[in-house]
Amino acid sequence: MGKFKHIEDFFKKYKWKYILGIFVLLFVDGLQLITPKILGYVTDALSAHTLSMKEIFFYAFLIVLIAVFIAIFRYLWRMLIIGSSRQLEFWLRNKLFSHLEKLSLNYFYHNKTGDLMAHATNDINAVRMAFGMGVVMMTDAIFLTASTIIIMMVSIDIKFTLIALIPFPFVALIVTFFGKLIQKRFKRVQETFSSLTDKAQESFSGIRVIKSFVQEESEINNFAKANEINLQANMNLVKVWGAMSPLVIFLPTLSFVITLYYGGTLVIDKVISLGQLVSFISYLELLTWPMMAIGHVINVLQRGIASMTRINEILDTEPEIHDDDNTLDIDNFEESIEFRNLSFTYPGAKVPALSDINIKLEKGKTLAVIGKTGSGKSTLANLLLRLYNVEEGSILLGGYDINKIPIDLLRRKIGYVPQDNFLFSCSIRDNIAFADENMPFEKIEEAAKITSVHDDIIGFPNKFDTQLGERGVTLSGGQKQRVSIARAIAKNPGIMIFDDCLSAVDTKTEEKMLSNLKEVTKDRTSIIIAHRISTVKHADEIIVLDEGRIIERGTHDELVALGGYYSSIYHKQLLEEKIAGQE
Ligand SMILES: Nc1ncnc2c1ncn2[C@@H]1O[C@H](COP(=O)(O)OP(=O)(O)OP(=O)(O)O)[C@@H](O)[C@H]1O
Repeated sequence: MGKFKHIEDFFKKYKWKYILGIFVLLFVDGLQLITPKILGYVTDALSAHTLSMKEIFFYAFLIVLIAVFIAIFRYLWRMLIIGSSRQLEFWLRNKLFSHLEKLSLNYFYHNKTGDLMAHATNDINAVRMAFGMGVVMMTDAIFLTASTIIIMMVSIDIKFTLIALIPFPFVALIVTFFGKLIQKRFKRVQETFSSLTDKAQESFSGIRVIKSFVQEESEINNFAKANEINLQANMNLVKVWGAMSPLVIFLPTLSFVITLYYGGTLVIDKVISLGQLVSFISYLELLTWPMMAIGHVINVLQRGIASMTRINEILDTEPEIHDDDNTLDIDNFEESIEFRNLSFTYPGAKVPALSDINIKLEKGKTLAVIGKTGSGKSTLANLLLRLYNVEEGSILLGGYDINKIPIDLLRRKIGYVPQDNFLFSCSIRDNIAFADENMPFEKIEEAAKITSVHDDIIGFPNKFDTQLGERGVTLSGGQKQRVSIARAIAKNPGIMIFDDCLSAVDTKTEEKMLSNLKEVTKDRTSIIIAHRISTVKHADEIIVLDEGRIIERGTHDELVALGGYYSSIYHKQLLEEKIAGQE
């Protein structure tokens, strides 16, 4: 039962619903077995002319009554069994999502979003099917098949039953075989459809590039190709469905032919009565569904187990970064930062992203990091946020080893402005108040004023309630950066990390923001990662990174005087500014 360990808790809660559901289902199966008996009795009584009109009405009423009971109890088992399987789907989806949310960043670099979405849809659906219709089909396949055949043998004729049922096992075999094939082709349809939607989505998000490169025609052709592949996959599916359905209907017809021929002779020879023949035909009809169920149930259960195994793999993955026995029992630390002999190589990478980094940053001071792209600047931020574990050397915060600081405490104390300025598809207000949904509006407004985005927001018709994202307003790169900075500031953190977050604003806005930010960073320990000298020149210490190593360090004046890398980009940027000023 190891495969179901993650859903044990669910079954503890829902087992009585399942047990009751199966009882109701068995009751319905039992009721279904009565009607053929009545039909047989009525036929015999009619041929013997022993039935009064009143009795005919009574039996007709009885058949209707049984049908009504079957309908009511069918509704009941559907609610109990299929309803529980829907609850399982809901429960498992929540469990999977909350587990994924807790996994480390590295997990998401190594697993494609599309695959994770497939687990959340296809695999969960397959598990639901196994514990919904799978349970129903298994119960019917066993009970309805066995009880119907036994009744046919006992109350009609053993040999007749055995002969008439010869085509039936083939129904089960065909459904098993075609079911597997259908599953395979259905999967292919899903895959081709998902690449079709991916293609469309990419074309729409990349519409600027497509238009500027005049590539509409080629995009249309590519889409048509993907659409053609999807059509082929659908046609292949239609073919197997098309072959299976007539076969499944044809085989029971053979049984009816045998029944008519062999049963007819038995009636003529008076071995069985006409009524028994009528009952027999009704029982045969009843058997078609459980025979198909035998075929389906194997596939449904196999798929359910395979999907459960894939879901288990995710649920068994432990977050790489978590609090453990070494975690200190502290609820605060002083905002000083020290990188001590720190080296770091990303999992799976060959060259280190950082080597031998030594920096001491006192509380309230500002460190600026500058360097070529890929020199390791963002890696410093990733390690400070403990998105990766520090393994070589150490990072000390307030004197505590970062690996021993409770992760929640650490991240709560850091205001981080990421390089990509990711914003959520909700209102600007909710984006800025992301750290605390009960944040007072004054704080949200103040953060927007500090980052000079307040006037832009007020200019939108819905102001702070302006919706961002696909169906909302699209902010400019600079506006996005400023909202993202406001989000970090509104959190009121002790440490601030700005990862290249002023690159998309013009120098004038930058100047204004820097003077505002000076207020914000005055009492906070800050790390500013940037490419522009104008962003970093007021920092208490500036380091220049190259291939993960500190190659220059000092204040702006010291570094300009040094005449190295920093000084060369300073002069280059000065020249650029001059040229821009003359234009
Ligand atoms: N998740 C990762 N897995 C493996 N290697 C990575 C990962 N992230 C970054 N790297 C590599 O680590 C090195 C440092 O990257 P980092 O993002 O710190 O550079 P950066 O200085 O911030 O660059 P930029 O200015 O372009 O943002 C680069 O060689 C990069 O390719």
